[in-house]
Amino acid sequence: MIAQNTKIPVTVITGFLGAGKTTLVRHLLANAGGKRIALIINEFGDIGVDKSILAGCGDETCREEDMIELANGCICCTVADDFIPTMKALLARTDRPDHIVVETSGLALPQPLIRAFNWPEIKAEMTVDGVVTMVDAAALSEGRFASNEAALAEQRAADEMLDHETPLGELFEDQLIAADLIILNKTDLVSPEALAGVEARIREEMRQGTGLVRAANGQVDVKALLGLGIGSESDLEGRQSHHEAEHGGETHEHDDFDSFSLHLPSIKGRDALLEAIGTAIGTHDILRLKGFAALPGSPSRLAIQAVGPRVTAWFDRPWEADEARETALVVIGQSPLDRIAITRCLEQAAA
Ligand SMILES: Nc1nc2c(ncn2[C@@H]2O[C@H](COP(=O)(O)OP(=O)(O)OP(=O)(O)O)[C@@H](O)[C@H]2O)c(=O)[nH]1
Repeated sequence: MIAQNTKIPVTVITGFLGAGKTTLVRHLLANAGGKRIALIINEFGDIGVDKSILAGCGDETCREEDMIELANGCICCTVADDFIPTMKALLARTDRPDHIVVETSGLALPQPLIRAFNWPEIKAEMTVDGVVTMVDAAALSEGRFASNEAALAEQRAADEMLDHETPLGELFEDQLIAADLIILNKTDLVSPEALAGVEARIREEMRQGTGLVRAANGQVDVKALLGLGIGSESDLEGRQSHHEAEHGGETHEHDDFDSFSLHLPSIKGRDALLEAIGTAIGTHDILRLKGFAALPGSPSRLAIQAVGPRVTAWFDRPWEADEARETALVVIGQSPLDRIAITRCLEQAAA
């Protein structure tokens, strides 16, 4: 029998779209203190934005072959087909990692993933060191995914069958309740008073015994983060998601949300693109938009990140010689997303 202390520890990082999971992973890879880390990245679409952002940011810690992308939908729905085989493949390696970090998509429910660690082949050799939930303090204080009571009351009046909270509110609570540690991130974007209010609200909703730290740009103590030592798969009490509570663990759907990616071979310029993105976000139900842009004549690619109404863009690295220079964006929002109208809007920036 394999002793508990020889199991590979796995840190699960979850949290809503744009909360700062990839930013935390970057920090973690840069400060892993000599640990070799395998990284499982779960995100939307065929563009691989997170992997591209993380590539090369901690080569000693996480080599290219140790970065595994699961882009086939939310990880919680593909546990048997994608996640378990990936973990088994990691276990089959002769050079096993010291630690595994799983970054879920922003729409994933962590519960099915945590339970997967009770599959016999996995449980014998891996343990969940801890579930870390990132929370975007700015989004929460702006009420962006908290249940909007007025809107909800209106919806309820129109639909008597509506017995649950908003999809965003539910997902937020499911991710909170699954946590061993909550990182209240983006503290730089809110006032001390707003932060205190947001923290109080989280403390009301989180499970007893959950830790909470505040952070800006995911700057937390990596040693503590990678050594929570919880064994979360054996401590499932109280982590039940809304879906599990309401449907007894039947498979869930993500049809409240939609995502698509689009490619523009050439664009007019930075301002035109940012204006088109701003307009698309202002007029459609877009929660998250991210990707890279090729500006005419620029040797570097422009990274673009939008979380709610906040859009940022910066040159992150030069284009590589063998890379297609194009603008590629992933758009994620509440269903139904008017893909045609959003595409048309973004194409206003096309040259
Ligand atoms: N001002 C500020 N920006 C932050 C902070 N943390 C992350 N960001 C920015 O927020 C945006 C989204 O961050 P990510 O780390 O990509 O978020 P994520 O949770 O991985 O996003 P998804 O995987 O798409 O769900 C990026 O532009 C980050 O630079 C923070 O603490 N403060």
